[in-house]
Amino acid sequence: MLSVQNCSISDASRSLIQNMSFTVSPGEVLTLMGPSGAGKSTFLSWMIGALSTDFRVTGELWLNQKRRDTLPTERRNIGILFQDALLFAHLSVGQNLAMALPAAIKGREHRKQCVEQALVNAQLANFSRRDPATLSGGERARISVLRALLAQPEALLLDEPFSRLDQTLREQFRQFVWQQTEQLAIPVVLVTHDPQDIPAGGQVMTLDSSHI
Ligand SMILES: Nc1ncnc2c1ncn2[C@@H]1O[C@H](COP(=O)(O)OP(=O)(O)OP(=O)(O)O)[C@@H](O)[C@H]1O
Repeated sequence: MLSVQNCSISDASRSLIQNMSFTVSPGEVLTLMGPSGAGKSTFLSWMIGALSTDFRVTGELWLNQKRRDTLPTERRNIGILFQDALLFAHLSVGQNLAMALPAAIKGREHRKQCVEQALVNAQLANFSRRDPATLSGGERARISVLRALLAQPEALLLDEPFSRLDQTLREQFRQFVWQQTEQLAIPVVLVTHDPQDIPAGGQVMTLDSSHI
């Protein structure tokens, strides 16, 4: 369960987020909408602990009964995906994925097996040795989701991950992401401008834009 309680964010001159609270259950998606500049990405940055100290923040972030906003980024265990699916160009797809595995998964062979299994489950078997430069946009997007999930995050944040894909790929990719996050039963927060990205049955919140 992911819960934000009374979050307010402001910069030197104005208030961006005012007293926002919500709860997202495992496997559920909360979609955050609002005009450009409303503060959607700023809010996600706060959630992962990457917000510039120029902002003033109050509020609490809880995940699976543990408070996270007081922890450093690397201990929050929250995954994030951006618009651009960036993979390391000098590493194979398999190596890109293996990097994300938690250190607790020991042994080269065991780690390799975890990656192979994730690729098989995602219907991407045989992609392990591929050079990222040879992937299509849709394949790259799917690999980047797998990489985020192999890190075993307890929640996933998505900052407009679908927006660079064409309409057909976009629909397939959405289905892929919801299938993966439902399977792992993790709460998801999605930022998007496109109402078509909202999954059936999910919550929707729209940011107040009075400061823009
Ligand atoms: N590092 C920063 N320092 C100061 N101001 C910032 C910083 N990052 C963003 N802002 C400002 O905060 C406001 C909110 O930006 P943010 O990127 O969160 O909006 P958004 O809702 O995600 O917009 P978009 O839909 O265009 O991505 C904007 O006015 C932006 O200029």
